[in-house]
Amino acid sequence: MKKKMILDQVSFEIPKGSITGLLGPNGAGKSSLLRMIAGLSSQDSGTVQVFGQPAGEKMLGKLSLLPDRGSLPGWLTAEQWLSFAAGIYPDWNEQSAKQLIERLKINLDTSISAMSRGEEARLQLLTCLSRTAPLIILDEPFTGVDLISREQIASTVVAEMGDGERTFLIATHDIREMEMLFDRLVLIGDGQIKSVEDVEQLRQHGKSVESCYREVFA
Ligand SMILES: Nc1ncnc2c1ncn2[C@@H]1O[C@H](COP(=O)(O)OP(=O)(O)OP(=O)(O)O)[C@@H](O)[C@H]1O
Repeated sequence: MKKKMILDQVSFEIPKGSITGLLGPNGAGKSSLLRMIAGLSSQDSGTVQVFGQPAGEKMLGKLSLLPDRGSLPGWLTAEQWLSFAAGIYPDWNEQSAKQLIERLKINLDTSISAMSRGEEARLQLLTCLSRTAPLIILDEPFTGVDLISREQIASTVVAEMGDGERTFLIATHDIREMEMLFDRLVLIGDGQIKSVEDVEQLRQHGKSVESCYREVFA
């Protein structure tokens, strides 16, 4: 069977402590790229490094991934799931988890199968952020999430950035909600990097994240 090229000539760096938006149309290769960075799939050529080390199994403890289309075990309640997660992640921080339960308004007694898409998305984010891993990769954290919850998620990301120790890489189509959060953009289309932008510099040139996106992809 003929192989399809999904990513080609992709080269960029993510500064430590930044919030980088990975933006691009459907099928651009965002999820494929994030899976490679997370070490869940491998490339035929080239290198992916996470904190200066090759991406892969050994780096899994350094990053926390919210996958697209991920699903949590529906037969557990949120409380049971969080207790399980606390046991499987060595870097689980119980205090962060408690704060995020409040902030993201998680109902601990609800069974996951009875949660709406948005409620499950918030629980997924909580799971991801309750770890102390320095790199957080969020693949479309807003899918099916209502406006207020999107704002809650965005402000949670900002709160998590407080000490500048964490680095976020976020693939999203919800550019408006995230406009004020990103300090760097990686624009990807047809499996290739179209542009890498410093958001501060964009603003100095009178541009917004949205206008930059339109310029590159319209
Ligand atoms: N498991 C797979 N097998 C074969 N092709 C795949 C697979 N997963 C993705 N692709 C292809 O790779 C390309 C990039 O897909 P990817 O999911 O990375 O895009 P994306 O930018 O995340 O898109 P979206 O915004 O729609 O989520 C698409 O053409 C898709 O058809």
